[in-house]
Amino acid sequence: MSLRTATPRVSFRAAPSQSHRHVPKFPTSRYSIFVPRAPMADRRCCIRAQQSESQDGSDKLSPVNESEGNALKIKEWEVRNFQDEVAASQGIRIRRRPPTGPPLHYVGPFEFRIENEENTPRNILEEIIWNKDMEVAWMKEKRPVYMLKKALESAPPARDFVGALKASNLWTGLPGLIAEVKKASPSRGVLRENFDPFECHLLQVEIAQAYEKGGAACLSVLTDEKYFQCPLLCKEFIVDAWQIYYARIKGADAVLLIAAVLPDLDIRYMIKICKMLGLAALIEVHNEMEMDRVLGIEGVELIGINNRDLETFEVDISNTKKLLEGKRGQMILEKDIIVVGESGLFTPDDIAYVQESGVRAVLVGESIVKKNDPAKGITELFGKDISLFACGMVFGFVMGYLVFLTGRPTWFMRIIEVVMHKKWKMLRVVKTMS
Ligand SMILES: O=C(O)c1ccccc1NCC(=O)[C@H](O)[C@H](O)COP(=O)(O)O
Repeated sequence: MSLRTATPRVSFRAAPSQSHRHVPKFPTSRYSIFVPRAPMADRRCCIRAQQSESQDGSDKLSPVNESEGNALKIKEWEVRNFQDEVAASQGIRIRRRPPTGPPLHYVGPFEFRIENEENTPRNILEEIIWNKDMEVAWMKEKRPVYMLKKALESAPPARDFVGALKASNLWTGLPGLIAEVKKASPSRGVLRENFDPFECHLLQVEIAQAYEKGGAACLSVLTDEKYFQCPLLCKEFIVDAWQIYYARIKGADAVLLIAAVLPDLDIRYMIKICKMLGLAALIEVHNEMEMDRVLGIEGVELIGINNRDLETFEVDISNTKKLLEGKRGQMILEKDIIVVGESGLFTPDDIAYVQESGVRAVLVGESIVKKNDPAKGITELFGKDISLFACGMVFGFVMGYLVFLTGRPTWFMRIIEVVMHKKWKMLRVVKTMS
């Protein structure tokens, strides 16, 4: 593999001890991100396990002697450099791992671009991704993908995430709501007090039930092991396909893929895995370049426009409008992609603004999770009651009034039958497509 050195060249400096080079030197997260610190022995093992994963998905750990081990580390390091270059060429600024020096005993005839880059994350998203990389390596080793594939057999079928958003949009005439359950966020700190780790599940269930009652079409949960009625988005920082299998066996119906983190090839590959597992993939973009990349990928059904810049935390809801104007908006219509407006939505005016820009769903956290009564929070956010109960009441009232006016109840029964039949058929088509 050829190494193109785009950044300043420095000559190779013998790297210090192994343990220094593999443990990223960045502060432990300040933002309650779970960071299991895998012991070094585990990390070394992990390299072998990944390299020797066989076609049938079972990991066979073969004995690796010292020189084979070094050769593997060199290959891994070269591949990582190459991946970084591909990502950079797609405008991705987030580095998936801290830059490391070449492995010990490296004797290649190259010059290197390393060692002059600081090994500290440049922003919060990068910090989260570096943590995630270690966390996943550690979890993957504890529970390799072949175990997850086995567990899939007993997982309940995935619910139709996209269908639920479409149905809610159709039913209420407003963007379908993905209501987010979260205790805190890096930019806003603690949002919900009393989210005690021991009581956490209970409170999450309570909030989720209130969201459902308030008319949410889907739920978004950071990392949860509980099952709810609404289709569930696993809001995670996905850096490895392993996490998609894991999300499915934990009951997720959709996963988030962030274009600022994942190069096109990863997104393509992960969408395929999602389809195979019956999951919806919400692909998140923040700027024009990311939107253009994602629009060039086959099979994208759901695009989330994040109004929050995850590197700076700046929130600007006009970002949604900007990315849906002109050719991009046209293409989205032609491809029948559902756009989700994400972050910074607090009032009925905000909802109307993003809806007029072209979104058919919204993802909302802070403004509803902070409320004592989250169901009421949803009504305040939309400026009206969007719960199924309220919509059903309006529908029933209109039908009753028409029956009263015409005196022909059977006509209306027939209309309801046809409508229900059509809707059921539409949901089935959506399900088959996904
Ligand atoms: O919200 C953050 O501070 C954050 C920081 C780093 C990565 C992701 C982050 N948030 C994820 C989200 O996109 C929001 O949770 C989601 O869109 C809901 O936003 P909001 O309604 O503003 O709570």
